[in-house]
Amino acid sequence: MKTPTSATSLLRQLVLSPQRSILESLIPGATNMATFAQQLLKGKGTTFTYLVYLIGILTATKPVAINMTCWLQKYFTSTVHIQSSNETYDMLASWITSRGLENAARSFLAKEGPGYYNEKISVTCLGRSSVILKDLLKECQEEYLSHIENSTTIFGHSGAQWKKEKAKRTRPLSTVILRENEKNSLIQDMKDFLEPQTRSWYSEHSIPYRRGYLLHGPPGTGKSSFSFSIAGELGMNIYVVSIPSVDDESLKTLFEELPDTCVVLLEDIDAVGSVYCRELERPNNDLEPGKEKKGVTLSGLLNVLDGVASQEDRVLIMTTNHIDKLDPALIRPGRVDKKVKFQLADREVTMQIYKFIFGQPTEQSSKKTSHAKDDPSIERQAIEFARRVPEEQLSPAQIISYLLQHRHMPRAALTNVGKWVEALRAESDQHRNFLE
Ligand SMILES: Nc1ncnc2c1ncn2[C@@H]1O[C@H](COP(=O)(O)OP(=O)(O)OP(=O)(O)O)[C@@H](O)[C@H]1O
Repeated sequence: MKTPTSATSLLRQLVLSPQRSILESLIPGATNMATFAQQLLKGKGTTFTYLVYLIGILTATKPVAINMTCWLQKYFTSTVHIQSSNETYDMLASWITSRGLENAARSFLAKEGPGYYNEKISVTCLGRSSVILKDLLKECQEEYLSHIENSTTIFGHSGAQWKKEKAKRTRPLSTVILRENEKNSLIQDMKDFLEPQTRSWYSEHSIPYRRGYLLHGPPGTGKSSFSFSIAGELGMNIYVVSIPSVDDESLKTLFEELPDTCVVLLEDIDAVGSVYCRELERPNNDLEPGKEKKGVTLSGLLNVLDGVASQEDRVLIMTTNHIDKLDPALIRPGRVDKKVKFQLADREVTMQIYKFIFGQPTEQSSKKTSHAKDDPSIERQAIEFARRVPEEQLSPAQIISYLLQHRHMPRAALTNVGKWVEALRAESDQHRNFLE
């Protein structure tokens, strides 16, 4: 191999010069790299040694490349880091997923803290100016807000930590089928409470501005569905706690972390005190060694409802299937201001459900979704169907589930209704016999 004299002499100077330590401190591995290059250019060695030299050069240049990247990043790019706790995170994540870019990201998830994931997104762009990043975040925000305009964000929890479950398209209240006057009076009560004048009135009279609702009734009558829907209608996020899944401590923490304005849904409040009471019934009132007392106690729940964490501006909805099991202290006025019974389907509700399933919705998101009001045949079938379903014995959930099996065949739904009712009766007789 012919040796380019000027290049080798330059490399020799680099390797031997007294400034090599300065060079090395600037670019780690630079002298090694120069030695390898010098040998290579002199043409000393076999293919194997060239290969070794090459690997050596690559290894030696790795720190240089890393240093260069850091240096370029520091002086020629701008970066924004967004933690998942920041509202902008959702906006950016939604922008990224809507463009299918999530798999293109080099790193996305960082695990921090014990036991839970705290995600972070970092976006880097070329150039020292942050204008591009600001424009990007603005675009994400606009896009996100337009998406969630008609949606309700539902928060569940994992232990004592709120977790955003999903942003669901707001379910129109018209699709939760209840006795009309009871439904309207409940909606009106909630809306009146949230009027600015009501708030001022409470403040002038120094009365804590909060209102509690108890929705009670058999399973599958629409208590939860109504709560989600009304939250959407009121433009508020909903925070859901299933009482059997928490204890005093986690309930307290969850309440402390609620935002100022929201709907709080406490489901199955008849479970309050159940574990506690069972523990009290144990002989000598002792607990198994190492076993902690779990569950929400009555005093734990009352403290949360009345305490500092029960800030104002909040609509509290509690649900139960067993109002008779509730302690009167829990549902006294001030804690529960309005009780509404969700009932099994009467004839009118059954008819509405039939029309809801088989009619054509004319307005998707409006308050007045009308279901085939003008279709006389569906109207007639609905009357006939409701006549064949026993009144106040079945829940809306049961009726909807049956009709959904026939959703493409309204006639079949009508023809088979008798058999279905008989089967349900037989099932419930069997269940009763089993219990006796
Ligand atoms: N009144 C109703 N109008 C429309 N859909 C209903 C109604 N009641 C129940 N459903 C449907 O039945 C299912 C169960 O309803 P939901 O969970 O709201 O009942 P629930 O009364 O809260 O029951 P639970 O007491 O068991 O929690 C949902 O899919 C819901 O859409």
